[in-house]
Amino acid sequence: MQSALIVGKKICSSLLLRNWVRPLSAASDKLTNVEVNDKTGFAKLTMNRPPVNGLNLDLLRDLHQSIQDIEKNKCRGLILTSASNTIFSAGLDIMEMYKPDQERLKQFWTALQDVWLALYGSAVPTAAAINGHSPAGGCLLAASCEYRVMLPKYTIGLNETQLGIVAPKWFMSTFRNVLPRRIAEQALTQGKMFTSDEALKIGLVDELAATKEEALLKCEKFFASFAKTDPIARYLTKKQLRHNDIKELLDEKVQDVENFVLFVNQPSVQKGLGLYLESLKKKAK
Ligand SMILES: CCCCCCCCCC/C=C\CC(=O)SCCNC(=O)CCNC(=O)[C@H](O)C(C)(C)COP(=O)(O)OP(=O)(O)OC[C@H]1O[C@@H](n2cnc3c(N)ncnc32)[C@H](O)[C@@H]1OP(=O)(O)O
Repeated sequence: MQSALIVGKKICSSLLLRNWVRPLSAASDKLTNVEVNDKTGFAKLTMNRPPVNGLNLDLLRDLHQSIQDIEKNKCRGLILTSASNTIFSAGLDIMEMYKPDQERLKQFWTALQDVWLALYGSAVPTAAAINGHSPAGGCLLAASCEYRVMLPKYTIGLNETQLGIVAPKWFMSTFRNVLPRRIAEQALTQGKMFTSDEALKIGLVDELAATKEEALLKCEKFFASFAKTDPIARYLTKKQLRHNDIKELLDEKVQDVENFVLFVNQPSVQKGLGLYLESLKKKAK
């Protein structure tokens, strides 16, 4: 595992502290970073895979581990954000799907399922400080949280149909959990990317913030709104509301991997992914 965990002393007993500290790798290797505010108990989970936080197998596994750690240590909130100044996450790393190793491809999709199950179903209150562009898989992560604060002048959305891809059911359920059904249907069928202002208007994000610091504060304010609620009652309510979406994936988890593998391996899909990668690289030149 390549994530680093920094824990405030006040909220963690030495036993917890021992549980939390995982071997630290060299700074340049860290893909996620968790910092816990010792006064509030809120955890900041930062994705750090330059240049665009492309969700590859390693980052997904790291995210999963970090979410589980935050959960186990009973933090009072999880804020997902990015170390980049302009990108929250570019979504799935297309390199994982282009000319893939078949075993790794399965592991990759399973890791994405596991991150979604952990984040969408988290007992800990969750929020995303969206400090950059957030297409596709990036949007999925943000939308899986309970609250979203976005910086201006970026874009967010599930753009799969624009890439010739059908988003899996659980991507769609996540959107439907956030957006009115008709807006979700339009956004998903059009593969629309929304500007920050548009995202606020339709309710895809809850607030805008001028800076990352302000976004983090607004996420913390959201967590503080639960100060007078019972944490168990809060969680059980969330769990029931999200139960069907989660059950649907759990019931079809293996089949979902098979569908994905079948889909990705189609020659037309491989051709499309190759062309898309090329267009991204040309753009970068
Ligand atoms: C019936 C059901 C069956 C089931 C079927 C399941 C099908 C699969 C479903 C899941 C599908 C999709 C989910 C996804 O997440 S796919 C990924 C979608 N993401 C995107 O389209 C975003 C693409 N990237 C961008 O738009 C831009 O890069 C950016 C994020 C806005 C950032 O712009 P920028 O100008 O700051 O940076 P840029 O120069 O473009 O990029 C820098 C380098 O990073 C490379 N890169 C960017 N995005 C990706 C990516 N997603 N994967 C891999 N690599 C990426 C880019 O090529 C540059 O590389 P280099 O420096 O030139 O080498």
